[in-house]
Amino acid sequence: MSLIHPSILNSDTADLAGELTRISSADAAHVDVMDNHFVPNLTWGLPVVESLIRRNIMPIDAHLMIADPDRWAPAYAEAGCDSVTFHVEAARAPVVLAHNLHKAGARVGVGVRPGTPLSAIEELLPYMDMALIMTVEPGFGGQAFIESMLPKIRRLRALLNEQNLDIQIQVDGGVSRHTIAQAAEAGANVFVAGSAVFGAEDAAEEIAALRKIADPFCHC
Ligand SMILES: O=C(CO)[C@@H](O)[C@H](O)COP(=O)(O)O
Ligand SMILES: [Fe+2]
Repeated sequence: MSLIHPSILNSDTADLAGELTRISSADAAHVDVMDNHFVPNLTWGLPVVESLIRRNIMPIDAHLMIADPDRWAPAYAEAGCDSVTFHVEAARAPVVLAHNLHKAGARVGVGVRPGTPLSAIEELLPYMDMALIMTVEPGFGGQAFIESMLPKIRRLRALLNEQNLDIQIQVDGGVSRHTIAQAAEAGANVFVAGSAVFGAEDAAEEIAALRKIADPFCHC
């Protein structure tokens, strides 16, 4: 089954617990942590994430767009995030970091910006549970899906097949009813959708619709 992770970035952030309840039929809530250094935007940090975890509504998929994840990311795993994704462009010792995140009980993802080549993460893949291909420049919700990322997703899927690695491919940015089929066909199986889900009248219906479009292509 394709996994749908709605991003709460463009939700009603004054009522995050209520917004998680709206999307609780999804597989996890994608929580974008931005520090105004790695990206030119600021969201929330550990206290907000901890408080969402305490509500125990659904698994939390933390997407850390922060500088120095080697220092800050383990606390998100210790807090109980289901998965913690850091960016390869920001990490100093990604394999050690992955080990520390696993030790703290989280699944681990490594993300790449649109301009970062796959070669930057190729050697890290055996240590990961998920690779995140950004399909927008990280920092903001509501941007258009960058179609030129499709060959990158396809190459990553081929690489995983060649190396017999069973890790997830997450796509994030501009995922909607109009773009999810292409991403799924190229090889992605975890889909982050922010504005598509929170901009819909019925979030649960949108989640179901996205799943239904992606499932026939599923690399599950
Ligand atoms: O990480 C990010 C942006 O940096 C994403 O998670 C976006 O928040 C997804 O939002 P949409 O593009 O689906 O509106
Ligand atoms: Fe994200």
